Amino acid sequence: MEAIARLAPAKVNLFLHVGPLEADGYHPLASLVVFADVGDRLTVEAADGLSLAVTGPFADALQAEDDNLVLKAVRALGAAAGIGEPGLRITLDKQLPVAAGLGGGSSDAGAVLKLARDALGLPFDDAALAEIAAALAADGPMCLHARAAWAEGRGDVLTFEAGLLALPALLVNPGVPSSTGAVYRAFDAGSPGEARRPAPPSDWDAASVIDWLAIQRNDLEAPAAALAPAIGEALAATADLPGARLTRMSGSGATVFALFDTARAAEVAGRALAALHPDWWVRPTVLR
Ligand SMILES: C[C@@](CO)(OP(=O)(O)O)[C@H](O)COP(=O)(O)OP(=O)(O)OC[C@H]1O[C@@H](n2ccc(N)nc2=O)[C@H](O)[C@@H]1O
Ligand SMILES: Nc1ncnc2c1ncn2[C@@H]1O[C@H](COP(=O)(O)OP(=O)(O)O)[C@@H](O)[C@H]1O
Repeated sequence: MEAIARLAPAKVNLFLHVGPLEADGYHPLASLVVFADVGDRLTVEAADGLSLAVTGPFADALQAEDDNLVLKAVRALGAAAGIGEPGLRITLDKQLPVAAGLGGGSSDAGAVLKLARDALGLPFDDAALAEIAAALAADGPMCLHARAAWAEGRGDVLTFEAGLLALPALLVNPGVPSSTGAVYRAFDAGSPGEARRPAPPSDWDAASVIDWLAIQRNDLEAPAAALAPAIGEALAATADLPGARLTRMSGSGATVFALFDTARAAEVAGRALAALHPDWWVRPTVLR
């Protein structure tokens, strides 16, 4: 069998409204999630045993191989299919920063579940794979589907959104990891509001979406920035870029994004920011 490959795209929360901690240890949330055209790259081919090789600029940021969500996902698929540990040689080209609010680990898991299904010829549709992904992380199902969606519940109750048009954007990570658990605990120390899904924008053209997003928020932005001041620096530097129409943190950080009117404006701004902050991860992209 030939090796097969997939992009594991970065996830961005255009807004993130978080409610108070519930008895199950999770927070209810309301979010509109979209996906970038940048991400990790997963490659899979049939082999005698199961193996994972990690390459790329952020390979060193990942700890023990056995903790990798890629292996956890493939083992869970093998168990669900009743075939034991699948024989697959997997390569993860880690292009996304780790613990960055981009859902990288869950997106890797989603991509490898689809690749392993196809390589092994297993009769699982995406909904069945999403159930496996849900057991790995709250954002597992959204990253498995990797399509624009309203997310509610713990982030696992999805309503796909077909109206959204492509949004030119810049992704900026200031090089500090942000622990999701620690950010939610810092959020708990404040006074939580409500995780309410807002009425959608009057129109899905970029200008209406940006105006509507300006009155939404990411409730994890302040607690995350209190833990990692570099997030505030990234927000300020990105908001200062010519053409940046809206700047916000994604997920539990530390990555922030800015929306632009055109892909060209995002690219020009990205070059300017990379020159000012050569140690930051800066990527122009299109969110959809
Ligand atoms: C903040 C978000 C927004 O999309 O994205 P990321 O920053 O991770 O990309 C998600 O809620 C992150 O979900 P995910 O990263 O899957 O979380 P998990 O691994 O399942 O949980 C890590 C920890 O985060 C907390 N957690 C997670 C989800 C949620 N709705 N409420 C929570 O309180 C719990 O303390 C949990 O133990
Ligand atoms: N393939 C993977 N890619 C990224 N992180 C992974 C992976 N496997 C396990 N992890 C662990 O998952 C945690 C969350 O990482 P990540 O998914 O990048 O961030 P976030 O949840 O902020 O979007 C990290 O602590 C990391 O060690």
